[in-house]
Amino acid sequence: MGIVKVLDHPLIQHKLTFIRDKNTGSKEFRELVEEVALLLTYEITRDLPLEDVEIETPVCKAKTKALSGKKIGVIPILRAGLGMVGGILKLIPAAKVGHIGVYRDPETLQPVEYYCKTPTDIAERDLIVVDPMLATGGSANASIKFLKERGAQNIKLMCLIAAPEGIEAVQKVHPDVDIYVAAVDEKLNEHGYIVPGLGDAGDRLFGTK
Ligand SMILES: O=P(O)(O)OC[C@H]1O[C@H](OP(=O)(O)OP(=O)(O)O)[C@H](O)[C@@H]1O
Ligand SMILES: O=c1cc[nH]c(=O)[nH]1
Ligand SMILES: [Mg+2]
Repeated sequence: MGIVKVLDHPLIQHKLTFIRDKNTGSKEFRELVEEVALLLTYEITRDLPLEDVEIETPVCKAKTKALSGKKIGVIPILRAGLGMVGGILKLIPAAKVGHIGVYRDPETLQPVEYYCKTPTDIAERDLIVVDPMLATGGSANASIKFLKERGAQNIKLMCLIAAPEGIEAVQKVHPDVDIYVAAVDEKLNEHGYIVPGLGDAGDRLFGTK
């Protein structure tokens, strides 16, 4: 079974409070989502392999460490996942980005897939699927299935807020996927929204309704 890690660093919790606040406007919301994504990335990359390198400082030669070139792919689930990409790329600028378009039908809550463009070598990459919200888990499960059908071997899921139902759903269908979240909330409401959550992440990021 994949691990579930709640990354509740004080900075993350503080920023999440403002993200949740309905009085936070789109500009600040976008900035905060990007910042929290960056902080989550710091944790999710903790196991990246290093190699020994030799460099010369202004003082002397030194044996030190550098990333060993593990290939990474970042896969935002459109639209809301886009809000997290900038923060991740600040820390991992060499990552390739693939896009999966999935929206949740508001009536049935079932995922509807409409777009997919991923790097051709996803089988060789460590993939980080990103979406601020893990509600029923339908969108994440469909996206991960998509990636596996295209050869993906190693997938982590990174979200801001998850409902217990969403975590359970992903663990059931994709037990090999580790899940990283900033918070696990109480429940889903009758419309499938996370309670207390933050509302509709895509609408708040992009100013739609
Ligand atoms: O776990 P689920 O029940 O599938 O719900 C979560 C999904 O819902 C939201 O996307 P939405 O359908 O609002 O699309 P959008 O990002 O285009 O607004 C969110 O960004 C997730 O992708
Ligand atoms: O609370 C929720 C649930 C699904 N999608 C969102 O944007 N928010
Ligand atoms: Mg939305």
